[in-house]
Amino acid sequence: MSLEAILFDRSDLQNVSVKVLDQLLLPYTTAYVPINTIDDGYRVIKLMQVRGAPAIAIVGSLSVLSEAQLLGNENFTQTQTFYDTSDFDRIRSTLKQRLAFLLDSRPTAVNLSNALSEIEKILKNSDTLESFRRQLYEFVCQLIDDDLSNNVKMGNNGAEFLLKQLKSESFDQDFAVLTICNTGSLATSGYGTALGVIRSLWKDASAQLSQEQNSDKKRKVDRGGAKMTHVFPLETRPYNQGSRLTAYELVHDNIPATLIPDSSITYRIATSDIPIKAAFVGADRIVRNGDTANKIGTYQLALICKQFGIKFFVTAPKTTIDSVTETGAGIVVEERKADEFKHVAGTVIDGATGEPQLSGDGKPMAGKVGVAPVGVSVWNPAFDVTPHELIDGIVTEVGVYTKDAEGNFDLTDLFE
Ligand SMILES: CSC[C@H]1O[C@H](OP(=O)(O)O)[C@H](O)[C@@H]1O
Repeated sequence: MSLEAILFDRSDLQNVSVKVLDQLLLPYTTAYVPINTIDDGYRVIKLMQVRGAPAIAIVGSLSVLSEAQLLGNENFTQTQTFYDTSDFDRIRSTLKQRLAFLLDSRPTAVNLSNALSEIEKILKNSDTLESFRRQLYEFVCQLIDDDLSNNVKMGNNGAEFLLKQLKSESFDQDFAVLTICNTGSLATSGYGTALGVIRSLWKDASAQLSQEQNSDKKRKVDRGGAKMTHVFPLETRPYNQGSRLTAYELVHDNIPATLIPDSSITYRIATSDIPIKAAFVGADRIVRNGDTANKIGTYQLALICKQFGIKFFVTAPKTTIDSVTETGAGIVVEERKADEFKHVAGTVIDGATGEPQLSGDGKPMAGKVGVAPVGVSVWNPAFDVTPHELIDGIVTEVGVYTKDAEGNFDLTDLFE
């Protein structure tokens, strides 16, 4: 099992290497895909072999670095026809076009757009290919390192905020949380956003559990506070990020979880033996008023949480903030191909053993099954937009933002 979505060998600035985990093959097959050009970056992002707003930005940026490295390679420059390598101005002009091409791979997640805007500034301020490559290398290393450190800060901020709120309500029992899609290590440079909060909550619960177990049985155990002891991840049709990716991460981390169908949320909350006290979701784009684009199904999860009085938190780093767009009405929501909905992609399972069927090379066999008539039309938006009115808090690496008495978020200090 590998939770490393991106393998970036940065040991030699002049010879970096990039590979991404092919998430279409998870959870049964671990296979990495090399990234040598912007075309490679575009392809793996478009096909969703790599996905998740922060990971998309990182892989997109790494694909630019890899292509710039190729431009410094005589064998490549002599055989390719795309670039006029006679001078850096001509390279710069073509690279600008290539950045615009890459941006189009997944238009809703703002992280890629924010990262490519920074790369365009570096390109503009570089006089030579070598200086561009060095500055780009430093930018991408910082992007990756900041993402990881910010995810841990965000996770701890979200966990601390919820536990403090529950304590203020004198709630000190075990509880469960809901989450949708995949917002963990497979969507970022590690630890995750919403799943990072879940990791931090579980770390707190584990510490309390071991304290209770190791305490002197005779002494009255000072019962700790509330503990998150269960997670309900939604399967997240039609791409199944929840069942294929989030469940995979939770099993990997030994965090107690029960995977549930998207359509069962209301009934799960209504019948759960363990109180469900919060939902933590990720984001692909948070606009100025707090309206948030996230995986399709998030909006209805927020509505259901409101109905049951369950706290609903969006969790995202500053790199997911769109400081230009005023409201959710301005967000372009990507629609995916109909076949991604009418076919279910996965690993072929032997009905008798429940194990993956192996192909000739001994690897689990990938396959697709059709679940809708060829002739039916479908609507397959990749995201929806949750109004800020349904969001109780926005968890970031800076802190947790809540609404004022008028019900408005003030996210000004998140606008770069
Ligand atoms: C921290 S990932 C943010 C966001 O990205 C996912 O979308 P996709 O799997 O289509 O790239 C999902 O909306 C996550 O919440």
